[in-house]
Amino acid sequence: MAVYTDVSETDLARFLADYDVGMLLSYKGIAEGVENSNFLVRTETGSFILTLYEKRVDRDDLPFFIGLMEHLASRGLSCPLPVARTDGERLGELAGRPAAVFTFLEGMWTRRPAVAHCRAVGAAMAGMHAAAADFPLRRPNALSVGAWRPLAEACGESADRVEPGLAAEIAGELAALEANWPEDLPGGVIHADLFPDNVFFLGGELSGLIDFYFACNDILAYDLAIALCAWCFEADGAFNITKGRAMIEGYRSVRPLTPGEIAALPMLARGAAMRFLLTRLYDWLNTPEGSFVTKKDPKEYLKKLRFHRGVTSAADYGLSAETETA
Ligand SMILES: Nc1ncnc2c1ncn2[C@@H]1O[C@H](COP(=O)(O)OP(=O)(O)O)[C@@H](O)[C@H]1O
Ligand SMILES: N[C@@H](CCOP(=O)(O)O)C(=O)O
Repeated sequence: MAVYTDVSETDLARFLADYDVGMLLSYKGIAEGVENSNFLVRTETGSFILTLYEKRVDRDDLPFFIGLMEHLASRGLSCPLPVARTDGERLGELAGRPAAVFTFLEGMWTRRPAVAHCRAVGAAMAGMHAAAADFPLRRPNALSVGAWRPLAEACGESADRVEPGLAAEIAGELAALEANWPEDLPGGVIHADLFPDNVFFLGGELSGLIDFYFACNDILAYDLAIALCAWCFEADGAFNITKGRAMIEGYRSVRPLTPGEIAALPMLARGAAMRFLLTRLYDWLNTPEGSFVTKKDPKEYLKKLRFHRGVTSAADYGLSAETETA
């Protein structure tokens, strides 16, 4: 679930009076999501998403996230568009939280990604990278390689409660990642959480991207590595090379990968698996039992990490030899 903060009808109607959206007709909390409280709001003029930003989102980052969505939408990328208040502001305050209203994006996320979905996501991601190229704000990635050791230390030996030997395995992996993390690869604004639940499809076509609340400046190919992790493994833990190939081809149909990016893909994918292993592990160990949030399984990413550790070249993700050198 993700409704951490209750909103009364009176407060919401008063909040919406600052927007040119007509009278409030109905609203309900949205169960999905992890970070913020989201509500589906219907007014006389249509449907909107109301987001209340919760504790884990730094208020200072909100202009970056909201500005980015506005920038991407202005470049033709399909994503929620922040609705301006009548005074021109995009951010307000509701129930003691920073709050914003977004256009409603039609479509649904796919629970069973197929090859065609992976290709479409690759292309949409590269389109996002291109569209964000002239976005003027910057936000360093707070969850990049430098953040992993403190997260691992915060989990400590308790990691072994999830799997015996995990703390030592993480320590070894961290040392390898810190020593080999690529530098000087093309950078830009990345989504950084382009999982299936953040991509909508409608009638088989990709209808838009949501949830830009991890977006940041980092290595562009790291975004692709994250998506390879999130989309291209099967339920039994096996990597589906056909999906990997489709995603990479989709990406390259919009933005070519440099030889350096291709060579670095296995290390970037190890890092991506480590990043989600650590955040899931931290949440697993620190979210109180009985809390409303559904904890995500860290072991899923441990298995993915082990797979990537065994990868020697991007050919294992589906890049054929001739395209690798092209
Ligand atoms: N603009 C939008 N249009 C339609 N549905 C949306 C929109 N934004 C969010 N949602 C719905 O709210 C859910 C949670 O949104 P998300 O941004 O992923 O939350 P969180 O930041 O808490 O993870 C999504 O899975 C989707 O169902
Ligand atoms: N995608 C992350 C968790 C972040 O959840 P979201 O609802 O904000 O996309 C994971 O799977 O660990």
